Order: sequence, then structure tokens, then C-alpha cells
Amino acid sequence: MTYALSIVDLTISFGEFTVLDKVTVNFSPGERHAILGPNGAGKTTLFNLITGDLKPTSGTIEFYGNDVTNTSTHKRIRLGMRRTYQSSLLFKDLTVRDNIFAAVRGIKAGRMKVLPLSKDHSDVIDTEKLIGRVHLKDVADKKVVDLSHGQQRQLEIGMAMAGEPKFILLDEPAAGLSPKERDDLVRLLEGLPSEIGFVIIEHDLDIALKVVEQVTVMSNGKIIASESPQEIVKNPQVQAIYMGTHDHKGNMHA
Ligand SMILES: Nc1ncnc2c1ncn2[C@@H]1O[C@H](COP(=O)(O)OP(=O)(O)OP(=O)(O)O)[C@@H](O)[C@H]1O
Repeated sequence: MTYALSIVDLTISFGEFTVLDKVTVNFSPGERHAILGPNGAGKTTLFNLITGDLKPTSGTIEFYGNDVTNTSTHKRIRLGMRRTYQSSLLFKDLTVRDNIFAAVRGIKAGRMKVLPLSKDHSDVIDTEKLIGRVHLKDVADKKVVDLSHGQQRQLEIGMAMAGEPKFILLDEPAAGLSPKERDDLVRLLEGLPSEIGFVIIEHDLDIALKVVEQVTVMSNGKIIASESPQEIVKNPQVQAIYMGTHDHKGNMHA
């Protein structure tokens, strides 16, 4: 079987400091997978390598059978890879609709075509579909600056969904969200088309375990476990890392 993403012995060092040490992990098409681990474990660095924002010292990355270890971020996007960042890259003074439209147009040939387009243009139709998919119909005409933090996160996911993605990397989409916004995010992620796989970096196990079928735990630049949500919570090594961070219900938090 061809993996969506196959990462083998991925290593990156900055000077003397090895941030990722021979990380090997595979993601199947359509798989939903969480990456957990304490601050500094190397989770975001792994994302930066997968997307091409950083180049590895050694190791390989394949995306749907293509060796992308040394290809540009742009090529990876063309192959169907998307990501969201911890810090927002939204156009703050534009509306929700215009942000999504920009994402839809941004990855199409001939994107400089003069606006406006007619209502039945495929890009306009795709924009409206995406707005609905990330539950933002009611605020489609609002500017990003007037959205709640949770709505901004939804919009970022909507933009990552533009242009038929095959696999999305979500870097802490729940960070800073209220309990209600977290519930909304869980519903949004659960409702994504089943053929689109995603990897989510998430500190809150409650959220991660709800939306994925596989969990990888990293610590100090290495993978220490990769198991189902049911198994991972029983893993003694994982419990040791999260020890002392249980809440009153016995749930673990990084
Ligand atoms: N460009 C860099 N140069 C040197 N060290 C770096 C660089 N980027 C990351 N690091 C170090 O690599 C380690 C892993 O960082 P990374 O951001 O990947 O961790 P993380 O697991 O995503 O943490 P967090 O949960 O806090 O986001 C940290 O010790 C960080 O200081």
C-alpha cells in the first residue's frame, strides 16, 4: 500500500543540537492522526520538515509515493499537502468570503484574472462550499478582525481545505480556544470528508483522542509510542511523561 506520508529516519540538527533523531512514522490515506508531546519535543519541527519549511539533515519524506525530501513547499502543495500554522496567516482586513476565495484562487492557474467572477464560476461555488464546510456561513461577510478566535481557527482550516487537499497538517488548532469553541472544532474536524487525512498537533488529550484513530507521542526529538487512542492512554511511558498533569477526571494533559 502507498502511504499518504512516509517518514523514514528523519533527523535534523542545529549545530550540536539534534532536534529530531531518526523519526520514522507513516500515515495512511484518509488517516486521522494526533502528535502529542511536551513543549520542545520536536512536533512543530516535524511539521516544518514535512512541508519543506525546513530541510532535514538526513532521512526521507514521501508523499503519496513521491520523494519530496528536497522538493519545494510549493510542489508539496501542488501534490495535495496543506497545513495550518500556530500563528495566523489570515488577511485580517478582508472578509471570511474573500479569505476563502483568495485561497481557492491562489492555487489555480490564471489566478490573476480580473474580478469579479459570475456566481456560477466554479471558484465562487467552491468558495461557498468551503464556507459552509467550516461552519462560517453566518459570518461570511464579516472581516477577520471581527471574528472570535475560534472562528479564525475555523477559517484557517477552511483555507487549508481549498484546492482538493489530500492531507492536512494542523498545528495546535485548539490553542487558546474556549470550551465551547473546542467542541465546535471537534465537530468540524469530525465532519471533514473522510478521504482527507490529517495530522493534528494537540496538547489536550481530550480533543486529540476524540478526533483521531492513531496517536504518536514524541519526547526529546524521538517517537516513544505510536498506538490507538485506547492503547496510548494505558502506555506506561506515555503516562510517565504526562504524570502530574491529570485533571480531576483522570484525563492527561501535556
Ligand atoms: N531553528 C532552530 N534552531 C535551533 N533550535 C531550534 C530551532 N527550531 C526549533 N529548535 C528547538 O527544537 C526543539 C523542538 O522545537 P519544536 O518547536 O519543534 O517543539 P514542539 O514539540 O513543537 O514544542 P511546542 O509544543 O512548545 O510547540 C526546541 O528545543 C527548540 O528550541
